[in-house]
Formats: sequence, structure tokens, C-alpha cells
Amino acid sequence: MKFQLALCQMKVVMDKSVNLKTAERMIREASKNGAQVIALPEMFNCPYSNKYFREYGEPENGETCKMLSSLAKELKVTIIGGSIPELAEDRVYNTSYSFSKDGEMIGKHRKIHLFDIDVKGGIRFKESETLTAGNEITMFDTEFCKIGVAICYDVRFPELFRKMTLAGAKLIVLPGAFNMTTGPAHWDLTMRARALDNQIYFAAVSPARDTEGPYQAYGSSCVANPWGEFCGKADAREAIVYSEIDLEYLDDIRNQLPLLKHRKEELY
Ligand SMILES: O=C(O)CCC(=O)C(=O)O
Repeated sequence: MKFQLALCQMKVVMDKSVNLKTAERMIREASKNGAQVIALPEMFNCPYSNKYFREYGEPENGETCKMLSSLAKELKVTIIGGSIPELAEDRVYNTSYSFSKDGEMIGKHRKIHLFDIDVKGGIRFKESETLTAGNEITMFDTEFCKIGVAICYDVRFPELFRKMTLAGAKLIVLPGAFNMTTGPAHWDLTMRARALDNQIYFAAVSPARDTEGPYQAYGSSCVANPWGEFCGKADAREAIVYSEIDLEYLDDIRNQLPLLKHRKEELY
């Protein structure tokens, strides 16, 4: 079984309606080019800043969800809708909604690990000033395979992905927006490591870099294959990354190098 994955590395601007139009344009283009699973970046409708999350936030089934659901249904594609600020009661979550090709919501992931860091000479960010953490692992079935979804800083916690792998995920999609300090240092390495350790396809989708916006995303959306190599990669500019996800190849790699079978669970 093979299928086509597309990652829409879109430019995110201050105007929410422009962001929704860009997402729609890129999803339509990806679908026209044969993509069957299409993913968007973290916080694709909102500038990535604590200042804006509440203002741009929407309850579940707000206008962004409605747009993604109807596009999925119209184009008959699975959409992993990056993430957006979700308003629930008085809280704000960083939430990714996924839709089946019938337009049904099949996944909802609230970012589990909040990005609260202070790197000397680099970046300081404290998501917990505005956001609340989720507490569930997110996986769903599609006609192709089980897909897991996590968001950005979640990627740094390998146990999460091992768990998804053991539960049958073959593709993990990570909407993410690394920055210009940790991006060059860790992005490529971390995405390849998650793919290699678990012998899965691991796809990370970032916004394009906007040197005029309040946050400079690293870009570099990529797909790493079960051998740990990139099989799709963007630079910092707006682009769609296409990759073939080949589940027979995944099985071949696992047969040739049976890492998952060689685990000694009784020891660790
Ligand atoms: O882990 C990192 O270095 C970046 C994480 C991040 O930007 C985020 O979680 O939004």
C-alpha cells in the first residue's frame, strides 16, 4: 500500500482570513497534484505569539474546522489541520483537528508538552502563560494506515512516539514551528531520529519563514522515512512538500533490521 502525503508549508500572516485562504489554496493545489493526506502547520491561522492566541481562538467547530471539514469532503482527502488556538470554557489549547475524506472529525490533539524554555542568547518562550496542556495521545485509523498526531515541542519526548508505534501508527504527522535557535540545532536530527528509532514515516510541517512577522519559524518541513532518511524537504519558503508513503518499504525495513522485535522490555 502506497499513498501520497503533502505538507503545506504556508506563510502565516496577521490577517486570519488571509491565512484561511492560503490554507485552502494550498490544500486544493496539493489535492490536484494527487495528494491523499494533506497536512498544515502549527498555528496556521494565527501569528505564533502568546499575545494573539486568545484573540484568534475558536471553539471546536468554529470557522476553521468548518472550512477544513468541507474541503476534506469536497476533495475526498484526509486533512491533518495543523493546529489552531482552541477556546474551551475559559481556556486556550493548541489543538490539531483531523478530518476524514467524508469530512468527519477523526482526530483532535491538544498539544501535551507546552513550550516553556529559556535558551541563553537565543529564545525565551512561555506557552503556559496563555495555553493549557492537553493530556491525551492522538491516533486514528485511515484507509491507508494508523496515523498519530503530535504538536511541535511534543516531538522532544520520544516515549510518546514509541507508544504510538507500538499501538500501530505507521505515519506520524507533527505540525510544528521551531525557531531560529533550536531549529538549526535540532530540527533535522530530531525528526530523523523519531523516524529511525520507530521505523516509521515521520512528517513535520512548519509555517514558512516570515522575516517581517512576530515569530521567525525555521521552515524546513520534512518527511523522514523508516530508514531515517529524508524523502521530502522544504527550505524556508512557502512550498508544498510531496512524499510517497510506502508501507511495504516500512515492512521491509522492519524485516531487515528488526529493531522493534529486539527490544528487551523486561530490562527497561
Ligand atoms: O522544541 C523546540 O525547540 C521548539 C518548540 C516550539 O517551537 C513549539 O513547541 O512551539
